[in-house]
Amino acid sequence: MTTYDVVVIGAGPVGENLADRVVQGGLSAAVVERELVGGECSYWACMPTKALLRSGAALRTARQVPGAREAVTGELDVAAVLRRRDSFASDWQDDGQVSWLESAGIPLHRGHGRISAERVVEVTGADGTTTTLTARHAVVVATGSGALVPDIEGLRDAAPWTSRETVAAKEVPGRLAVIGGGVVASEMATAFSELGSSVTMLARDGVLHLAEPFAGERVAESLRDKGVSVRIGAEAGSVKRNADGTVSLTLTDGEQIEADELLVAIGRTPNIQDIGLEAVGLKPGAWLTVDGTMRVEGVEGGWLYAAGDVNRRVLLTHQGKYQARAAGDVIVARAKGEAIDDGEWGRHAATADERAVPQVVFTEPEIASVGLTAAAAEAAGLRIRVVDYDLAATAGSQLQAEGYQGHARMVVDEDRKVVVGFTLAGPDVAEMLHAATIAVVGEVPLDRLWHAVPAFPTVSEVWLRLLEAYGR
Ligand SMILES: Cc1cc2nc3c(=O)[nH]c(=O)nc-3n(C[C@H](O)[C@H](O)[C@H](O)COP(=O)(O)OP(=O)(O)OC[C@H]3O[C@@H](n4cnc5c(N)ncnc54)[C@H](O)[C@@H]3O)c2cc1C
Ligand SMILES: NC(=O)c1ccc[n+]([C@@H]2O[C@H](COP(=O)([O-])OP(=O)(O)OC[C@H]3O[C@@H](n4cnc5c(N)ncnc54)[C@H](O)[C@@H]3O)[C@@H](O)[C@H]2O)c1
Repeated sequence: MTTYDVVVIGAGPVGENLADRVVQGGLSAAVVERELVGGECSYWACMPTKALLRSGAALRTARQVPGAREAVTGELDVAAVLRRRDSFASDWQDDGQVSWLESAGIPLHRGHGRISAERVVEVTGADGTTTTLTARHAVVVATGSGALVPDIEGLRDAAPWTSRETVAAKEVPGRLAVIGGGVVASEMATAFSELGSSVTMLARDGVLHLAEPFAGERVAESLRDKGVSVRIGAEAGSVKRNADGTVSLTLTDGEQIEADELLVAIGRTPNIQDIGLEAVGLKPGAWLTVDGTMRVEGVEGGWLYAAGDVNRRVLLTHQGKYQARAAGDVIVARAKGEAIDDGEWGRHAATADERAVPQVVFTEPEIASVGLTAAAAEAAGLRIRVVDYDLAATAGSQLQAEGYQGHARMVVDEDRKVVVGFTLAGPDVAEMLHAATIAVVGEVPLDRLWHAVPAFPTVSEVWLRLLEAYGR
């Protein structure tokens, strides 16, 4: 039996950060990891996907600038792109992150973690041996999520690719079919079409349908320009893996599609199988529901927390790490009997999860957004005004690239005169997002925003243009 103040199950970005916060707060914490320290984000998600996408984006940028364009005469070097991806996935070795854990004073227990009783976690190693860990104060579930595979006839037997196999692909398939129209589907259709696949995308509900409509429309248009067959409204009815290894899809309208590989990207499911939820009276199979301080609801004694993807608040690394900071701090505060600051925007609450989630989708164009879309703001009952501006009309964008195309939308809460949502579509707009995040989180009054002068000649001048369009 080994005892720590806090035991964290799952050493993805969220579990690592949470344990670190607890140790920084003066308590002891250990992490349990059954696969690679660093989790999905480091090896099969954020980092390798962005590595797959970056070379194509850099090439496009160079081709849009006379002078640079002439210097770029070849095509993408696919092998070099895959090698760069491998290095960003640390060749699927976690030594670097294990060293970091050691330097941060966080013991690692390798194996599958399962809650066996109140504040007790059993770790089963690859060799079948079991270690029992006891937590004096809290157990945290930070086990993340896995790809959801829907009940489509023949799909499971056809062994489709999920994001994992796609992101780690050793070769680029000649024909790639994609089920889904969300973030993974859009990014991977962009990457693989640029790497040479002939891609068919079955976007049942549209492309990026939860974003501002102009975002999905622009991404769909650029995918079509790359030769992707974007099929909005199309749905797979059945799937078959053929003897020659190819895949046949039959759509619900009877149409046949042939592909060499099939990616299923229709969302996520929580990693909560066999983690002992029933031992503490929770229903197995469901996402974990937490209160404002990430404490799992319905558990007597308040010792169980859940942070990151597994609580379904926001399935993004940066928001999960933000939850980890709040939860780590609140666990320490409760252990020390200190005051809890869990009101709106308090130290122990992850308020931004509800009001100001930034996200960048690394497609062409990049889609960078924070806060509410116009539709979501209206659905929330806000009285809003939407202000749009063409990014290509700024001097900065004209300098940046020939034929620059982009768009910005600001959603203003008319009752409070603050920005509640902001979306940008355009090349390299990712790096412009944080200004919008600060405006939304800070609830900066529009009158004051007039004093935040964007430098000339940058694309950020769109802020001034949006304010001018809104009127003073
Ligand atoms: C293709 C793709 C691209 C993405 N790109 C981005 C992006 O660009 N930016 C962004 O912000 N987000 C991105 N995301 C989302 C991001 O990957 C997740 O939000 C993030 O990884 C969640 O972190 P986590 O620590 O909660 O879970 P995970 O990263 O899933 O880590 C959980 C860890 O827990 C371990 N584990 C699970 N069960 C047990 C158990 N019982 N015992 C022991 N260990 C266990 C797992 O092995 C894993 O290491 C992407 C997701 C996908 C699928
Ligand atoms: N750049 C980033 O920030 C980034 C990149 C990739 C993934 N992620 C995160 O990872 C998570 C998972 O991404 P995802 O793309 O799998 O999910 P998603 O929720 O973004 O998109 C799922 C898509 O599948 C469609 N869909 C759902 N059920 C379907 C069905 N039965 N048949 C056909 N289509 C169906 C939905 O309409 C939606 O378009 C997301 O929450 C996302 O935030 C983030």
